[in-house]
Amino acid sequence: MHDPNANQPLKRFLTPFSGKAVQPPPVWLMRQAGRYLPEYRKIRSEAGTFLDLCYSPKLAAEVTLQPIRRYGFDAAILFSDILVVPDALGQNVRFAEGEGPRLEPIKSVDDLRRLTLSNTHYKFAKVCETVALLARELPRETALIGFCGAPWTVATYMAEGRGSTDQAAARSWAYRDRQGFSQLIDLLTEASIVYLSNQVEAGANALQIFDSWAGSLADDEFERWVIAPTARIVTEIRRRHPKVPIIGFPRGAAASLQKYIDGTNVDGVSCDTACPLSVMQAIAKTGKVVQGNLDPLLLVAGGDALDARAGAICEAMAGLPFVFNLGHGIVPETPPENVARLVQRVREKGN
Ligand SMILES: Cc1c2[nH]c(c1CCC(=O)O)Cc1[nH]c(c(CCC(=O)O)c1C)Cc1[nH]c(c(CCC(=O)O)c1C)Cc1[nH]c(c(C)c1CCC(=O)O)C2
Repeated sequence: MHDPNANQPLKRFLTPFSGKAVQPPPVWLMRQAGRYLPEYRKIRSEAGTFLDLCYSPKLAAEVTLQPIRRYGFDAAILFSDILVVPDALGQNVRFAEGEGPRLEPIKSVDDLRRLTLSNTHYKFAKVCETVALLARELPRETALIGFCGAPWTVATYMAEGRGSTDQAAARSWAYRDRQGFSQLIDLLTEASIVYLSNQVEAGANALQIFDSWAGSLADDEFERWVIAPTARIVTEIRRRHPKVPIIGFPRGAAASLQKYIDGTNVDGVSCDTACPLSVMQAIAKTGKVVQGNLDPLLLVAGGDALDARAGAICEAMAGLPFVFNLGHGIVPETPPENVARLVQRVREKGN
């Protein structure tokens, strides 16, 4: 007999990607696994270094599942990091306790010789073991999101050797030596295609490309280093895996968002906190999925202000293809009970 629901995806997170709104909207939060959770801190303290945790499939799967058990999010995001790619390529990467990432900087084409795509196999395979474990262990209704950093954002950490406020090392290299910097971007683009394809083959249902520093570029540079490599990744992944939705997160680039969507052909975008709701509505009305933009610091503050803004976002996006999320990652100071309150609010208000 004909089943009218036969084509309905079982995972609510995936429904907006077929152009349909879901009420209440699916919800997950960037950095939903992390230091704000005591059960994460426990495993983190037993795992060795942060990268050891990323390459330990059982532990990485466990910390991915922790926020799903607590809050029943509609999607889980693979526990890993965008800096796994430079690490796997052969750059020296470490996470200094309380200070963030430290890398041996790559400053010129000469330094690029230290990196090769053939190095990546073993470490990418470890991450994909985590994906495969999760595909087995997650509830059937929970989607699994794989991810990578966009080439531009990853290159900023590789060139600077650490996080920075202005991405000066990468921006300067790109002006000084376009050819050489292109080689770095091309290498990252190729590595990201392999890495994301492997994640889909291991069981990821959707992908997100994090371009956290997209907002620091002049518009011609934005086209060259953000749009062009992302477009190539999207084209290649879609050729291999046409059904897997790809979300882009060009943080800080609200003014160029439509250009980003047109140029990359992503299925959806994640919007940061500064992106106006009117811009999010306009994009969602074109049928692209929009995700975001609640301020992570409002999730720290909690209370009525949190309820009011979460409600306003849900109202503005009602009837449109929308996924509830933050404008950036959860910060470690976040009280876990505020996350529970938010999820409850979205599920009531969005109904
Ligand atoms: C720029 C960036 C990085 N990593 C990531 C980005 C893009 C998103 C963004 O803009 O935040 C992405 C990321 N990092 C992590 C995830 C896992 C999945 C999830 O979101 O739950 C994801 C998707 C875990 C992590 N990645 C990191 C932690 C904390 C480290 C720890 O537990 O010791 C976690 C849980 C470390 C990390 N990793 C990175 C930095 C700058 C830091 C240090 C800052 C910090 O400590 O919060 C690079």
